[in-house]
Amino acid sequence: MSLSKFGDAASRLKITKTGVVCGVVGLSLAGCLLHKSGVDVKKIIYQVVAVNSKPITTSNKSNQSSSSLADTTQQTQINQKTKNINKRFYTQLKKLLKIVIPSLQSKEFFVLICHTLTLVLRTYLSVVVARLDGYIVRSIVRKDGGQFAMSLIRWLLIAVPATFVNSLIRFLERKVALMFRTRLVMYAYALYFKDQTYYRVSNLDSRLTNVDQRLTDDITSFTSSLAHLYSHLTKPILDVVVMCLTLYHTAKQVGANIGASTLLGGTVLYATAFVLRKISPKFGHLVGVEADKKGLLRSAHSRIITNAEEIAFYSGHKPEEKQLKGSYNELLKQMNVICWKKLWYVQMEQFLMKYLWSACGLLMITIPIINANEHIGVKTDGKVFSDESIAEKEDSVSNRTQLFTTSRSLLLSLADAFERMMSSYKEITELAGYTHRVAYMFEVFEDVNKGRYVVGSSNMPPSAAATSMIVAPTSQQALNNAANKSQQHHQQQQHKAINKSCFIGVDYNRRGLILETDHNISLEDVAIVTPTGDVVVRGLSFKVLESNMHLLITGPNGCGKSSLFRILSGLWPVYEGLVCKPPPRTMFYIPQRPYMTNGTLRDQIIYPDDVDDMTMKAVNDGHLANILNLVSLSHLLDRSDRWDAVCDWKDVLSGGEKQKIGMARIFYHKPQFALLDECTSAISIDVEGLIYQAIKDSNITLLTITHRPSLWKFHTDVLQFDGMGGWKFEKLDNESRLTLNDEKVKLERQLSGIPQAEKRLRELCLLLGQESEILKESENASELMKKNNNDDDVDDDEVDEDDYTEIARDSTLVNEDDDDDGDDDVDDVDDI
Ligand SMILES: Nc1ncnc2c1ncn2[C@@H]1O[C@H](COP(=O)(O)OP(=O)(O)OP(=O)(O)O)[C@@H](O)[C@H]1O
Repeated sequence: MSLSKFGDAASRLKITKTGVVCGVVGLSLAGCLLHKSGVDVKKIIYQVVAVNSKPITTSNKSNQSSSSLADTTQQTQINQKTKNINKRFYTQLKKLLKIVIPSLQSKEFFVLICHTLTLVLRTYLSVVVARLDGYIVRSIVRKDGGQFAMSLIRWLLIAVPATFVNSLIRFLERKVALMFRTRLVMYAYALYFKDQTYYRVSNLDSRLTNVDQRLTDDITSFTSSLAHLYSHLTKPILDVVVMCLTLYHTAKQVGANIGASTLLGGTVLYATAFVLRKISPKFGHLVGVEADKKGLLRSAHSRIITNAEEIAFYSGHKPEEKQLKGSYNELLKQMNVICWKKLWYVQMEQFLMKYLWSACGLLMITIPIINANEHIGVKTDGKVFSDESIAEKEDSVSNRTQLFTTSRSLLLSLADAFERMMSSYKEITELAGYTHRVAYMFEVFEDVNKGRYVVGSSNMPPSAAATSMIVAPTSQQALNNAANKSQQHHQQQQHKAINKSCFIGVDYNRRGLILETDHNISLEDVAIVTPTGDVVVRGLSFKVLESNMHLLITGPNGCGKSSLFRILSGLWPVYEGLVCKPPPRTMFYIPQRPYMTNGTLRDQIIYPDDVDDMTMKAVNDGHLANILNLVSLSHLLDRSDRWDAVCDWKDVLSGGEKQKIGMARIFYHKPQFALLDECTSAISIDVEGLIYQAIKDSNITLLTITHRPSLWKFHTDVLQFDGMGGWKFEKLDNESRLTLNDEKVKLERQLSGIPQAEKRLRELCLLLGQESEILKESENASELMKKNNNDDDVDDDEVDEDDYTEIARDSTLVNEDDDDDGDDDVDDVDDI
């Protein structure tokens, strides 16, 4: 249908410029009427946003049980923020719209314009069909077979473009949604993979849980909702304008008084809007919570898939099934709530919009017809003629019937348009829910990108989370030494200051310094601070030279060895001190848990490179075969498909084989520094030794975290953490260290039976009713130690209440670390 035809039709319908102005004025009046009657559109949107701007309840990974408390806190904060929340929705939507329609020249905008034109065309066709209705009925009443046949043919002819336009509207709506989605997804991925945001957002920041849900389902729901709402609002608005004008024109031509009809229509419209507003459930909030519960269910599923083997070994299907059912039931409960709320709401909506409006529509049509001049008619060209020009009075009945039918069709379309506009309220609330979820995700990504993290409850806003952080430094070295207590106290105060400023939104990266050097790694007074604010080690200083220096890093579990690597790799921020390191490409990190990517055997070795990178580096499959040989994995090439075999390598390879693949990556990438984090624990000691020697022969500097004494000989220096915040950096004298280790193991073996012997002695004393001098001595000694410790604590005037908490915590950690020491020692014995 061309635009000129549309213009013709408009002139036939007498839609003149004045008409359009009248229409706009009419609509404005209707808006005023709605406004005056209390249906404050702005307020509705504000309320919608208020409900939906609430950060969706997300249970913290480590804090799921406290979700109800968190909910309450969150709700309070939301209520407090409600006043300013209106702007937020607009800002968020504006920001997202700028992403999905980047410019007026973009293809998204072009498709949107096509979509709008199709909607205009559809409205025009509705008017044409309504008029045809009238002709058909008129010809039936007149018993005019010829006119009836002509009208029927025109009806069938109009059906072809009408159905195509209907289908095109749906097609374009989907197309718009898809294009918006693509834009948002690309934008989200770019942010997600910038500067390791994917790691930081889930490890250093606690605002977003189930990021996958937001990146997939929420973006899809937002874009579908936006595209749907656009067509659901544009078409009814067009319909209302055109139908109102047409009806107004017809009524005027027949000389009917339209005042009563307008008043009736306006009142019914107001009553409907008022009632629906009062009874409408908070759909935005409801869909937000539903999306969150879907996310939890999805993450429960993926956890089971990831850990299927471990769960199967433990026969852990019962608790897993219980958890899965729990997540599903939560989702079910939420969906049921929505279903029930919709049941009553939709019933009321249908009653008001279908039946009440139909009744009102009949009245509106009948009143002008009854009030009109006695004899009215419509010529075959569609023009209404007046009483004075009537030649054949017998036509009057058929004319009235035609007028009634046309008006009724138009009014039905008008009612339908109003119905859709009003039901869009529900869709706007839903859109607001998704807008918040998607925009909030981007906000967090951007924050994390700038190094701004929020830890603690995910339900708290940044500043609240910051001030509610529990500051618990774990440096315990000085606590064990009474002489250093005041110094310790001073240090703890410093830690508190560090931790507090770290989480009040300050870009803490700027407090520590990172410098890029050409060679060598050096740290000066660096603090290792966990994402939760615990200071694991302070004042760490050492230097690893590129040539002929290989550093062994050792210490009990949880002392900060891997964290040091996280800082060197740039995953954790440097909160204090100076870190000098060469560019990232010169350092290659192999983690404790081997990671296998999707793809071929070749892809596993060259990861994260792809085949193009490999070709550029002039590496071929022959080189890769040599590498496999170095790590004793040549047998993998004997299997079918050799290099191009694609399978799920994480399941196909054994634990040791996966670790060997990890080591093979070192030989492929040939970095300056290899950061190895206990990545050979499943490899036999002889092969492990060969691999380490080969790395050294390739002039790669080793930084190795290991508990195995068998690896000491490959290193020249040792960085030893004591698990209490202390550390020691010195030359590694392999011979004397091994001798000391042998002695330690021997003593451990000798002392391991003593606690049991003491226990048995006590039982014997009880049985015989005798005392033992040795037992007495050991009890006295332990009491004396206890007393000394208590005195030390009481004497220290400077220790305030906070410090008691810290001391208690620290002493717990001392005990734990002692245990850890024991465990490590046993590990060492096994390894030897
Ligand atoms: N993402 C995190 N959030 C909060 N605390 C963390 C995080 N990762 C590690 N920690 C804490 O930091 C401390 C040091 O952890 P790290 O992984 O460096 O230990 P490690 O010395 O490598 O131990 P292991 O020998 O067991 O691997 C531990 O107390 C640990 O609980």
